[in-house]
Amino acid sequence: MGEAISTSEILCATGVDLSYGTQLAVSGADLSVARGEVVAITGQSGSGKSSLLYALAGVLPVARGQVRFENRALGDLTDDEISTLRRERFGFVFQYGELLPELTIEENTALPLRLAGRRKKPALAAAGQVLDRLGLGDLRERRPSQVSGGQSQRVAVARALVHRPAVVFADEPTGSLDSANASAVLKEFLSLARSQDTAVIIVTHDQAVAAQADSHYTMSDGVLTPRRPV
Ligand SMILES: Nc1ncnc2c1ncn2[C@@H]1O[C@H](COP(=O)(O)OP(=O)(O)OP(=O)(O)O)[C@@H](O)[C@H]1O
Repeated sequence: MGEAISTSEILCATGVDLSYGTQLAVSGADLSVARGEVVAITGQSGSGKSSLLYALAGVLPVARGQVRFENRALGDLTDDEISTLRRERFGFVFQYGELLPELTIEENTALPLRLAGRRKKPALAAAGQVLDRLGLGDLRERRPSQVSGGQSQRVAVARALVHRPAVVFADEPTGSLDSANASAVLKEFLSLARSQDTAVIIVTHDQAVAAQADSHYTMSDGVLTPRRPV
């Protein structure tokens, strides 16, 4: 018998509209993401990519349509349930890492585990393991101001994945790096995510980033179109 191909859907958007006041930023977006799938969304500046990401992550409410995570509509969850979901099942990476300057690299990385209630020692131990995996073990005790831009982004990746989330939302995760560094960080990011079956939704301007994804969508004037569905 052939090996079954997993089609397990983890996140799904149907007919999603998102607006700021009267301005429609996302219009009728349909998207289905499988467990462990890497999805890239490209498109010009202002086309609505970040807005879609915020809608998918439950950060902004949708005006129409629905986002479902593990088959539960985000719109049916209470604020507390959404916060818990974002903290425990989702991870986030932004363009500039957004590390907390007063915490060490190890403490920054352990943050999602601490916020989920894990005690300090095991949380730091788990953070250390992920940092080691990304070749950052020696930087544990440093502060964000004492590491390079590429190292900072790797730490942001470590922090986004340390609690083994179901989905990581990444908004231009390598946008602040030169192309060699961007491609190295992206490779490490996706390899770690794939090894723990975490789905990744990456918003990017960079076609080289999109080329590494399992599926690719483009956004234009708020409209999402599949380029290379799975
Ligand atoms: N907080 C906001 N209030 C009002 N309008 C907004 C807000 N955020 C974004 N917009 C508008 O919504 C549209 C989509 O913006 P969005 O940031 O989602 O695009 P983007 O594709 O992510 O752009 P970029 O690649 O430049 O980050 C744009 O016209 C933008 O001006």
